[in-house]
Formats: sequence, structure tokens, C-alpha cells
Amino acid sequence: MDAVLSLGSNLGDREATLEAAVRDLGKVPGLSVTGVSPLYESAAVKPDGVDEDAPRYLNLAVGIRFTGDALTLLDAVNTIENEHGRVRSERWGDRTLDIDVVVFGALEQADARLTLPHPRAADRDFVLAPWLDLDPDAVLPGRGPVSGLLAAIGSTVRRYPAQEASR
Ligand SMILES: Nc1ncnc2c1ncn2[C@@H]1O[C@H](COP(=O)(O)OP(=O)(O)OP(=O)(O)O)[C@@H](O)[C@H]1O
Ligand SMILES: Nc1nc2c(c(=O)[nH]1)N=C(CO)CN2
Repeated sequence: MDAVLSLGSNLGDREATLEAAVRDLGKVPGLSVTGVSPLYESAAVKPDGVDEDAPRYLNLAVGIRFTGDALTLLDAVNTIENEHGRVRSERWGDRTLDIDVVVFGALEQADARLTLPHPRAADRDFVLAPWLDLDPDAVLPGRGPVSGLLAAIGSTVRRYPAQEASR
């Protein structure tokens, strides 16, 4: 099954952690990485808005092909989060590594452990923008083209490191 993962980090050596996490994904049995987006930096989004005092996140999207089922994939990404010192002190707290399953094929489910597509993907420019880099024609099941969803919410993410102004 083709799936898209959203990776984020706002604690520690964010870039090194994300690069290591992508390598770790490639070692998961039955999982092949088919694409890795560029890095984006953005302010931490919290339930009541942007928290400019929290460390800024680096985010990227990874396209994968996975032979197992969705819950097996969730277990695999949770293991990688734990291996990179993920401390679940509070929901939406700062973290060394977060790996969310954005979509798993066209599966739509609200299982106790796993809601697909990710219920907040459509509201997150830090998810949608990197995903578009992987696939400009991406569609969020039940919501429509990712390009339209991103246009609707606007984007505040910035490429990281900042790109030279085009000459
Ligand atoms: N699509 C999904 N991808 C990843 N985790 C999910 C998904 N749907 C449900 N979950 C569940 O959410 C739990 C909590 O995840 P986590 O603590 O990373 O939330 P968060 O990243 O802080 O917030 P958010 O869910 O808004 O990204 C996970 O342990 C997992 O069981
Ligand atoms: N910019 C940004 N903000 C967030 C992020 C994230 O990955 N990037 N993840 C969150 C919980 O999943 C909450 N807020």
C-alpha cells in the first residue's frame, strides 16, 4: 500500500533526528521509502493557535510503500519515535520526533489507535506543503486535492535552510 508519513521535530538536533528517522524507516521490514520532501521550518501550532515561544519545528513528508497493515505501520513509526527519545509528557508538547500517518492508500477509518486520514492533516500547512513536493496531484481522501486544501488555509512554512533568492 502507498502511504504518506509526516515527520516533525522541534527539540534537539532536529535535522539530524529527521535524517536518521528516514534512514530508520528504510530498515522497517516490508517498508520501502519512495520519496522524501525537502525540509520546512514553521512555528509550533498549538490548539489555541501559533506558539511563537515554543521551539520552531522542522517538518518533512515521506512517501512509502508498505506491505503490512496500517496498525503494523503505526507500531513501526511509534518504535522509531521512541528510539529517538520521544517523551510523551503532554499532548502537542515539544518533541524530538513525531511521525504521523497522513494517509494509508485511500483508507478511511476511526480506529481507537489510528484515525485515517490523519484528522488534522487538512488544517496543517506543515503537512500539506511537503506532501505536495512529493506529489503535486496528491488527494486527501474525503477532502479533495491537497493543492486546493493548502490554498484554502494559506501557508506560513519556509523551506529550510532558507533558499537563495532565485537570480
Ligand atoms: N493518523 C495517525 N497517525 C499517527 N498517530 C495517530 C493517528 N491517528 C491516531 N493516532 C494516535 O495518536 C496518538 C498520539 O499521537 P501524538 O502524541 O503523536 O499526537 P500529536 O502528534 O501530539 O498530535 P496530533 O495527533 O495532532 O499530530 C498515537 O499514539 C496514535 O495512537
Ligand atoms: N509547526 C508544527 N506545529 C506542530 C506540529 C508540527 O509538526 N509542526 N506537530 C504538532 C503535533 O503533532 C503540533 N504542532
